[in-house]
Amino acid sequence: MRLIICEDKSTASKYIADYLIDRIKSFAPTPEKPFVLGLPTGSSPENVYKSLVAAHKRGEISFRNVITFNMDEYVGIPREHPESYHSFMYRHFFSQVDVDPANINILNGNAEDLEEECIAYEEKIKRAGGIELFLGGIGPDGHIAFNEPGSSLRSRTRVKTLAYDTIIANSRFFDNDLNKVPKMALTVGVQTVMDAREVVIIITGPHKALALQKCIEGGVNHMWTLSSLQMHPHAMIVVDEDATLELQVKTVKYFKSIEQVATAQGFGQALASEEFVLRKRDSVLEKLDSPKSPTSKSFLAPPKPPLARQITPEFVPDSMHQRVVEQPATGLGLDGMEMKELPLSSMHTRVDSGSA
Ligand SMILES: N[C@@H]1[C@@H](O)[C@H](O)[C@@H](COP(=O)(O)O)O[C@@H]1O
Repeated sequence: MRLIICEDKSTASKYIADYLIDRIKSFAPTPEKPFVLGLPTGSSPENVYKSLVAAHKRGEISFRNVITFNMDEYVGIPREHPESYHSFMYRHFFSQVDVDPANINILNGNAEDLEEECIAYEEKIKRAGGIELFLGGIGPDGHIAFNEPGSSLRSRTRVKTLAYDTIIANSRFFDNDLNKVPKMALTVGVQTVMDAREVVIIITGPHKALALQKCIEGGVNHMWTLSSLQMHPHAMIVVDEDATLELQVKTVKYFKSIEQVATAQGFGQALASEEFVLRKRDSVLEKLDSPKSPTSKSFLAPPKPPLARQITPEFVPDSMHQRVVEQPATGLGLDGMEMKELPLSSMHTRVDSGSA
C-alpha cells in the first residue's frame, strides 16, 4: 500500500487528478480497449472532479474511451433529486466532459427488482473487462462506498441498509433532517472494489483521522471496511495532514520515506503488465459466454410459489378425551415396551433393607 501525505485537501485532490490523467493517458484507451474507471460521490472527490474538468477544458485529457461505474446510489429517491448520486455525477463531472453517455453506469435505486439490478451491475463490470482503477472516498466510520461496519469483506453489489452514523453524516445534504435521508442504498461490495486492478482513495480532514488509523495500523476488520485494502496489491491512499492526526509518528515517517525513495529513483505504482490484464479479461469473457455460465437471473434463488394460505378449519369444541386415540390392548406399555418388563413394584420393596 502507498500512503501519499499532502499538505491539504486541495493538494491531495490535485495529486489524484494528475495521477488519473497520467494513468488514462498511458493506458491510451480506444473503443476496443476502453479504460474502466470506478467513481465515488461525496464532498471528498469534488475537487478531483473540478481538476479533471479543468484539464479536459484545457484539452489535456479526453474521457471519450472511458467507461465509468459509480460506487453507489440511494434507494427510493428520484434520479432527478438534487442529492441523488445521478444528479451529483452529472453536475460535477459528466455534463462537463466528453464521456459517452452510453459508457456511464450508475446503479438504479428505483429498479423494480433491486436484487437483479445489483447482479446485472456485477456482470456488466465483468463484461467491460473489470475495473482498471477504482477511485473512492470513505465515511468517518471507515466505510467504503456504502459498505457499512460489519459488511462482509467478500461482499458484492447489493442492497444495503445505512448505518445510523452514515445517516447522520449525510443529513447535511438533506437540510439536516434525518427523516429526509434515504435509509437504504445500492452499493458495490468490498470485494467488487478489491477486484479492481488498482484502488485510489482520498481521505481528508481530522474527522476521518481515526478511520485512517484503524484502516492502516489496525488489522483487516469488517468494522472498518477500508482496512480490506491491506490485502490489495495496488492500493494508494491520498490524505491531507489533518487525516494523519491519529497515526503513529513512525507510520507517517515510513510512508513519507518510501515515497521520497520512489521519487528519487523515478518509479511509481508498479502495476501488472497490460498483456497480463488483457489475457485475464479474455478468460473472464470466455467464462461468461460459456453455456455453463450462470445468467443473471439464475444467481437468484428459484422463484418461490406465492404463499397459498390454507382455509382455517372450522373450530368445533370437543372434550380432550375424545382426541385420544384408543389403543387395542396389546400388552405393550410406554414406547412399545412389554408391560411385563416394567418394574411395577411398590417403592418400599426397592429400598435395601440390609443392615442398619
Ligand atoms: N457512499 C458515500 C461514500 O462513497 C463516500 O465516501 C462518503 C464520504 O463522503 P464525504 O466525502 O462527503 O465525507 O459518503 C457516502 O457515504
